Amino acid sequence: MHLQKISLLHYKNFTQAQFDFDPRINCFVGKNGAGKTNVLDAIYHLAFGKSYFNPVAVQNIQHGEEFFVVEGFFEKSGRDELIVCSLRKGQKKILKRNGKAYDKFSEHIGFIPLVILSPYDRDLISEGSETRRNFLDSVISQLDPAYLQQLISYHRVLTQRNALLKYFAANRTFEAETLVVYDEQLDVLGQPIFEKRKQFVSDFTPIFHDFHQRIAADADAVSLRYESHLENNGTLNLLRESLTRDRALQYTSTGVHKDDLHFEIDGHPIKKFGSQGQQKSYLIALKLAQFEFVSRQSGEKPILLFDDIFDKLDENRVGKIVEMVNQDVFGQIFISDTHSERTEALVRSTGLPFKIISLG
Ligand SMILES: Nc1ncnc2c1ncn2[C@@H]1O[C@H](COP(=O)(O)OP(=O)(O)OP(=O)(O)O)[C@@H](O)[C@H]1O
Repeated sequence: MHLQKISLLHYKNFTQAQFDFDPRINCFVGKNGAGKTNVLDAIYHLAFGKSYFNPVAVQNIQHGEEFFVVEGFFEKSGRDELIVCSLRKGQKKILKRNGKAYDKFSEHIGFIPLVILSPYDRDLISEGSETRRNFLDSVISQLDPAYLQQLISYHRVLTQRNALLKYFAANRTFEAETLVVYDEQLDVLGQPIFEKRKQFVSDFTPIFHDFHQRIAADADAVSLRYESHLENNGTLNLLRESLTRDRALQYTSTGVHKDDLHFEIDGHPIKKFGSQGQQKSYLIALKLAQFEFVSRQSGEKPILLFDDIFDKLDENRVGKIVEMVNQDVFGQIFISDTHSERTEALVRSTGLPFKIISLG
C-alpha cells in the first residue's frame, strides 16, 4: 500500500497544490512555516479523517475560504483507491472512499494504516493520562473496528451518566434505578475495553523493548505499565463503591476512562527521571513499535510520517533509522525537515529511491 499523489484545495496555507510521491521515501524540505507539517497532516486526514495537530476542524480551512478538500490516490492490494476528506464551514466533515461517503468515519479507521512521529509526541510524556489513553486507543482501533465501536458507545453512556449526576445535583433529587441502567451498560462496555487494552500492552511490550534496544545507545530498563481500576474489580462494583463520591463530584470518577499507561525507566516515571535523550529514545521506540505492531497484525506496512525528523534524531539515532530502512523494516516514508542538504544526505545513504519536494 502506498500513497501515489495528493491534492490539496484551500487546506491551511495551500490554496491549490498537488504532489506526486515515490512509493518508498519522500521528503518535504523548506523553511519554517513553509507548510511541511501541513502536508503530513493532510496525509493524516486521509487515514483518520481528522488532524493530528489541530482538533478544531474548521481551522484547517485556509484563512478567508469556506472549505477544504484533500484527495489522496492510493495503491492498495493492487487496486487504486481514492480517499477524499472535505469540510465546508457550518457543515459536517465528509470522508469518501471511491466516491462513496462513509456513514461513520470509524468504518474507515485501519483501511489506511499510518503511524506518525512528531515533536508533539512529547505530549505523551508531559501531558495527562488522556493523551496516553488516546495512543492506546488509536493503535488498537486501527486493528480492531469492534473496539472502536465499544469505545464510542462507552463514552456515549458515560456522557449520559455524567449528565444525570449533574441533573440530580441541580434538582436535589436522586433515582438509583435510573442510574443503574447506565451502570449496567458501562459494565458491559467497559469490560472488553479493559481486556483488549491489557492484552494489547502485553503483546506490544516485547516489540517496544526490541525497538528500544535498537534505538537507544545505552540499554536502559524501560517499561510500559497499564493501570486500570478494573484490574481487581468489575465496573458495576466500582460504580457502586464510588456512588457517594460521584454524586458529590457530579461525574463518574471510576472506570476504563480513567486508565493510564505509565512510561517508566528503571521503574520510575520517565517524565520525572528520564533525560531528554532517554525520553526521545523512549518515544521513537514507542512509535516504531506501533509501526511494527500494526504491520504484523494488519499484514500491511503502515505509511510512516516523520515530522521534523531531526527534532528527534541525533547522528547516532539517524544511523539506527537508516539501518532499519536498509533492512526493509519500513514501507512508504514521508519526512519533513528544514535543511535540504542534510535530508538529501540522509536518504541518499539508504540507497533507495527517493523524492525531495521543496516547499516555500
Ligand atoms: N487555516 C490556515 N490558513 C492559512 N494558513 C495557515 C492555516 N493554518 C496554518 N497556516 C499556516 O501554515 C504555516 C505553518 O505550516 P507548517 O506547520 O506546515 O510549517 P512547517 O513547514 O512544518 O514549519 P516548521 O518547520 O516550523 O515546523 C504557517 O505559516 C501558518 O500561518
